Amino acid sequence: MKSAISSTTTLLSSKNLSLKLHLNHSPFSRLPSSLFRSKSNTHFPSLLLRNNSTHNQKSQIHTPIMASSFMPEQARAPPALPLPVPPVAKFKIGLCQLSVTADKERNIAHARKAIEEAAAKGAKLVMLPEIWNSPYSNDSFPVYAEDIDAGGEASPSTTMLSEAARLLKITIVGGSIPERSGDRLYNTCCVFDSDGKLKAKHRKIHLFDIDIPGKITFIESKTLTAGETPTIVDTEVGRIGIGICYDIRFQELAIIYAARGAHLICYPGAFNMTTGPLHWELLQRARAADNQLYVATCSPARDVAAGYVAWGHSTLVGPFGEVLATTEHEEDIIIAEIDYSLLEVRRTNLPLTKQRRGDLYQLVDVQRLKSDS
Ligand SMILES: NC(=O)CC(=O)C(=O)O
Repeated sequence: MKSAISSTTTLLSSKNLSLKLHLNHSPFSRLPSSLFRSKSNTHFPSLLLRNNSTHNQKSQIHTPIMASSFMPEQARAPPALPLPVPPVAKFKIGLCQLSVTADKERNIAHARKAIEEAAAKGAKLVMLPEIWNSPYSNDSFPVYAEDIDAGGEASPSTTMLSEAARLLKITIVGGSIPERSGDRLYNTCCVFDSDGKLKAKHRKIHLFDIDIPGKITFIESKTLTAGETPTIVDTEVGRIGIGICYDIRFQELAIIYAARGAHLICYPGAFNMTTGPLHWELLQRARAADNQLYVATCSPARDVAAGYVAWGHSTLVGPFGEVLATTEHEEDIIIAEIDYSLLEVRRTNLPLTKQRRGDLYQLVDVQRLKSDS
């Protein structure tokens, strides 16, 4: 609003340290000043400016740091790990938005072709959609489920992924397939290294049980069991956190991945025609912007004749929350560049990690806390 008049007052300055306060003469300035007081009862005690000998006095651009009473490192318990140096600075990711049919053999052959095409276009990391070898339905999950741990003929879908990764020398985030383990079924994503080895297996942690009357009702827990652990994996293209579809709605999972040093979070997902238009892009951009990392999603292509109609719109989002590449709802292969140097740039531009209020809130990574103790 134009009525707010802004002025800058130098409260303290010396050669190496200065403190500037922007005063807003707006209706808010009439709020009781006690609201802005810290425990020590002095005004704005935390707006210390970094002692910066290269500071350009004219530019009036300062890098604020928080006083230790804000305890930013304690906002994550255990404290966040530093971002690891990624094994590659830049690479291409391929997102294969596949059509899925009731013919499992066709789905596997079709996925293989798409992976080969993405690799031929230079992708070093290829990702598939959620439930790409089977229709997305509770009736289909038990029929199409594979015993991933047994491998070989018991799991033709993951056998293909392993072979493709090895022959093409790429990393594959293998979307998800229904997995059978004993008498349980899971919605499971496998990650393969360029030597074809299974690096990680993520079982969807948050099951998609929703009921929006007249629009969509889906109860995954009728057939599936929820996974028990977050999954983060070091690959040849960086540290990747994995979530499957509904997992993207739980920001705590993304925060945990960021605190464990993820460069990228991959979410194979199949949003639908009710939630997709409103939430799909919003959630991806929120996870990326809040955590200052890359987010990639991969959906099945839309089939309006299917029992569950997928939204499509596979997307890559950068660490500023910007959509870098996306598509519509038809079959497509997105090839887009990931540049990890932007992680540092964005985290320097917006130093959120140093500005958290560990004195006011804390997110506990229960698994890490247990393993540390
Ligand atoms: N299919 C899902 O798991 C999630 C989804 O469609 C939604 O959250 O909406």
